Amino acid sequence: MKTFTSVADIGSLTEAIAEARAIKADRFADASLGRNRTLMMVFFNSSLRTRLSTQKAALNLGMNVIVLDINQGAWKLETERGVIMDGDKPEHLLEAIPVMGCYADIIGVRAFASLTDKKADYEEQVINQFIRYSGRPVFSMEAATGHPLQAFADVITIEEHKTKPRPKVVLTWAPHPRALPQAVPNSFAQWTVAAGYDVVITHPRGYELAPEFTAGATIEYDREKAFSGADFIYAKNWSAYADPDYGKILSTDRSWTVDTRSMALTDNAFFMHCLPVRRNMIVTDDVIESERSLVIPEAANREISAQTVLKRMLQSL
Ligand SMILES: NCCC[C@H](NC(=O)CCC(=O)O)C(=O)O
Ligand SMILES: NC(=O)OP(=O)(O)O
Repeated sequence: MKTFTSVADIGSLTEAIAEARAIKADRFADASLGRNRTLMMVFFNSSLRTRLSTQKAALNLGMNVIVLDINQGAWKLETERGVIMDGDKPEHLLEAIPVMGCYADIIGVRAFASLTDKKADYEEQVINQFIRYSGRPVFSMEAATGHPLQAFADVITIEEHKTKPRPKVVLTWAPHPRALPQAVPNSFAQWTVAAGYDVVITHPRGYELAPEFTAGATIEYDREKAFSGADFIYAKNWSAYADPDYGKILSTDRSWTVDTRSMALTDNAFFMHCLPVRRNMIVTDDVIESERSLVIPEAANREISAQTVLKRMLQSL
C-alpha cells in the first residue's frame, strides 16, 4: 500500500477487518518487520489519540518514530505556490516535503480543512503534495476531507459489537461551539456503507455532506425516525458543506444533543464518538458514561487500524 486516504486504498474491507482482528490477537507478531524503518508523523493540528495510537502501532512493528509538530518549533510553512513569501512563513511546503522524505520511510500527515477554501480542501491540496513530492508512502492522520484511520477503527469496533449481520448505524449531527471539518463524518459514511451496514445520516437542513462520501446512505431529517430501531448511534458535529455556507455554523440547537431520551428511541443502541468530545453539547454525561458507550474501545482500536495500515505499507517498501 503506497497511499492511505480513503476506503478504496484498503482493497477488500472484509480482508482488512480480518487482518486487523489477527493483529489485535497478536500485536507483536511482526515486531521485526519495521526494523531500521522510520515513521515520520507530521502534525499541522493538535492530536491525542492519533499521535499516541499511531506511534504505539509503529513501535509494535519495531519501527523508529519521529514526530514533527509544524506549529511548535518548525518553520511556519507556506502551502500555496506562486505566493510572494514576504509574510510570516519562512519555508515552503515544496522544499519541506522532499526534505522530510529524506529522513523517513513512511509519512503520516494530519492537516485539517481550512474551512475557508472549499476547493483547496476538497482537492486535498496539502496531503496530495506530500503524496506527490515526498517520494514515500503517505497515510492520512485526518486530512481535509477524511479521517480513514478513525473510520477503519470504528468499523472494527462495530464488527466486534454487532449482533446482526446488517446493523442499523446512525450518524447524527450534534451541536458544538466551533466550526469543525466534515472529515470524520465523510469517512464514517464512506466506510460504513462499504462495510454493508444500513447507514442513516440525520442532521438539520443545511448540513448535507458531500454526496461522493454519503452515496449509499439514507438521509433522514426526522431525527426521531432516524434513531428508531438504531443499533449504533455515532454522534459528530460538522460545519456546513453546501455553498454558500461552507465552513459555517448554521445551528447550535441543543435539542440535537444525544441524551437518554433520544437513546431510548433506539434498539438499545451503542453510543459512539471519535473523541475528543464536548460533554453536554454533543452527548450527555449519562450517555457517554453508560455501559453502551463504545468511545474507549473505539480509541483502543485506533492502534489496530494504524498497525494494519503501517504493516501493509512496510510490506510494500
Ligand atoms: N480527530 C478527531 C476530531 C478532530 C476534530 N475535532 C476538533 O477539532 C474538536 C476541537 C474542539 O472541540 O474545540 C474534528 O472534528 O475533525
Ligand atoms: N479521534 C482522533 O483522531 O483523536 P485526536 O484528534 O486526539 O487524534
